[in-house]
Amino acid sequence: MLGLLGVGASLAQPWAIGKLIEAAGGGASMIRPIAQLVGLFCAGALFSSLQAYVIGRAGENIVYDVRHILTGRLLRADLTAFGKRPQGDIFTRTVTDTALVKIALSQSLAQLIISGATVIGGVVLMFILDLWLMVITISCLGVASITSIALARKLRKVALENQDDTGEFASDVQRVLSALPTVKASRAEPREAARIGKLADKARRSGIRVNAYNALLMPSMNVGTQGALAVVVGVGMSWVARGEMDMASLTTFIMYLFQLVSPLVMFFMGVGQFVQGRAAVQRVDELARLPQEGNESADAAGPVPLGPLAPHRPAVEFHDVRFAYRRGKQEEKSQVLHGVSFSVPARGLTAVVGPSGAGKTTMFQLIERFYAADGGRVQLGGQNIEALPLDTVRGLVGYVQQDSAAMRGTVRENLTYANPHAGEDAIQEAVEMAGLTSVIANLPQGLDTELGDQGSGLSGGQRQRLCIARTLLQKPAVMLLDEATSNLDSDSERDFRDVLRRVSRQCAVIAIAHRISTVIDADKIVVMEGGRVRATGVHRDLMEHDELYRRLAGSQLHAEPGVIAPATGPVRVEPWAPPPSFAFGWPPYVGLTEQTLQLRPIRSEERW
Ligand SMILES: Nc1ncnc2c1ncn2[C@@H]1O[C@H](COP(=O)(O)OP(=O)(O)OP(=O)(O)O)[C@@H](O)[C@H]1O
Repeated sequence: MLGLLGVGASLAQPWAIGKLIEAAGGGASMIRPIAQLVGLFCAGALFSSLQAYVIGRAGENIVYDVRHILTGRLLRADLTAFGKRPQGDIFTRTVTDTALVKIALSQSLAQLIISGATVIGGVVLMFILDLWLMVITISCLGVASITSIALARKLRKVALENQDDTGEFASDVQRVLSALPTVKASRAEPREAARIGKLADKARRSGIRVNAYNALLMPSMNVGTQGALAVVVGVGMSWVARGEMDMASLTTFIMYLFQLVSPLVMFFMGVGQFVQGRAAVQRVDELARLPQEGNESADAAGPVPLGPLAPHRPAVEFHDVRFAYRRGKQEEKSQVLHGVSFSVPARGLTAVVGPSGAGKTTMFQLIERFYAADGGRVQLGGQNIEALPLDTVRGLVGYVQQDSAAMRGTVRENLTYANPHAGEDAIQEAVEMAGLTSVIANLPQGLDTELGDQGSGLSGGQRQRLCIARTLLQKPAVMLLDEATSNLDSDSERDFRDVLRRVSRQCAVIAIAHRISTVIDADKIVVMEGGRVRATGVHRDLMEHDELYRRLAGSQLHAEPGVIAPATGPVRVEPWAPPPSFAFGWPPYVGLTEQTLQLRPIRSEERW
C-alpha cells in the first residue's frame, strides 16, 4: 500500500510540472503549482522510504520463519532420507538459498508490484494524453519486453543450475574438511584441491552465465525505452511545430516516458531476481519436504512420564525383527536383520558379541528408533516402541555411540547435553563414575574448558568417557553402549567395569563388547552372526556350546591374561600373521625379527 501511494505521488509529478509550465506560459501565479510539486516530491520520498523499511523488515521475518521451520524439520528428519543428501548441499540450501527466498518474496515481489503499478498508471495517463504517441511508444517497448521475458526465462534456468553447482561445491568442501586429517595422511591435498577446484570452476561458469543474462536484461529494456524516446521526441516536436500539439502536453508526455524508463527497468530486474529466488524457493521446498521421523498419533499425545521400567518384565524385546537399509535414489534394500529375537532383563548387563557387520549397531539404532523395523516388533518395557512417542523412547534409552560423538562447546555443555537441568552434584557423580575426575582437574578451565569440533582437545578415550558420563547423567532405563570401552586403557576399563556393575543394578545395560573382560561379567550374552541371533547364554555355557563364541573369545575379543582362564581353562590365542602376500603386491610378510628391524635402504624390487 505504501508503495502504491508512492507510485501515485510520482505519477502526479509530470502532471504538476505540466501545470507549472502552463502557469509560467500564461503568466499566472506559480506558488500553487510549485507547492503542489514540492508536496508530491516529499510524499513520494516518504512513502518509498517507509515502504523500503517495511519490505526489508518483512524480508527478514520471512527468512527467519523459513530458517526456523526448515531447521526444525531437518532436526526431525528421517535418518534414511537425511543420509541420502550431502551435508554441504543441506547447508547451502539452509543458509544461502533461504537468503535468496527473502529477496524473491519481499524485495523483488514488492518491486514487481510497485514498478508494475507505475508502468500501468503511466501508460494509462499517456494514452489519455496522446493516443498515437502512445501507440508508437508501446510498439518500441513491446519488442523490448518480449526479448526481456525470453531472457528472464533463460535466467531462471541458469540460476537453478548455478545454485545446484554451488551446493555441489559446498558439499565437497564439507566432505574434505570433515576428514582433513585423513586427507593429509593420505597426501590427497593436491587431488582434493583439483577436484574442489573443478567444482568451484563449474559454479563460476554457471555464475557467469547468470550474470550474462542479468546484464542483457536491463540494456534490452533500455534500448526499447531510448528508441521510444527518440521517436516520440521527433514525432512530437513536428506535431508541435505544425501546431497540432501544445508544448506543455508534449513535455508532460516526455516526462511520463522518462518516468517509465526506470520502473520498466526495475520491473525486469525484479523479474530477474524473482526467477532466481523462485529457483531457491524450489530448492528450500525440496529440503523442507524431507520425510519426518516419529509417529504423529503417538507424538501428538506428548511425552508419557518417564521412570525406571518395571524390574520384573524385560526392558527390551526383539520379536522376529527384520530390517533393511535403503541405499541410493532407487532405495535398493540391503537386508541386515533377518528375524532377530531376544530379550533383555530390566536390570543387569547384557553383552552383544558377533563378527563385524553382524548387525549389532543396527539393532541399537532400532532400539533408539533411528530407523523403524520392516517386520516383527521391538518392545520397550513391554510396549511396542512404534506406539510410544519418540521423546519418551529417547528419554528412556541412553546411547553411547561407537564413535563417541562430542561437540564443539564446553565440557559442561557436552556433559549436560541430554539433561540440561542436571545439578552440580549429579554432574560430579557422573564424572566420577565415568573416571573423568582427574582428566577434568587437568583441563585449564575444568568443566568450562572449550572443546573444538567433534570434541577435539580430548583424547579418544577421554571423549568416550565424556559420552559415557553424559549418558549416565541422563539416568536412562536402558543404556546402550556401542563398543564404549574400546578406547579405554586396561586400568580405566577395569574401573569402568565397576561402574557398569553399579549402573546395571539400576537399569538395563546392553553393551556391544569386543573385550572379553566385559563379556565375562555379563548376566546374559547375545551372539549375533549375519543378522541373526545365533546363541544366547552366559560365558561358561557359550564357551562349551557355541563354536563362533569360542572363536571370538579366542581372537576377536581382546584376550587379557588371567581373565579367561578361571572360567573355562586357558584359551589359545593365535598370534596374528597376515597372509603370505596380498594380491595388490604387498611384500611378503617376514615377521619382526632383529634382522628385519634393522634399517636399510629399500631395494627397487621391494617397492610396491
Ligand atoms: N547407513 C547404512 N546404510 C546402508 N547399510 C548400512 C548402514 N549402516 C550399516 N550398514 C550395513 O549393515 C550391516 C550391519 O552393520 P552394523 O553397523 O549393524 O554391524 P556391526 O555388527 O555393528 O559391525 P561392527 O562390529 O563392525 O561395528 C553392514 O553390512 C553394513 O554395511
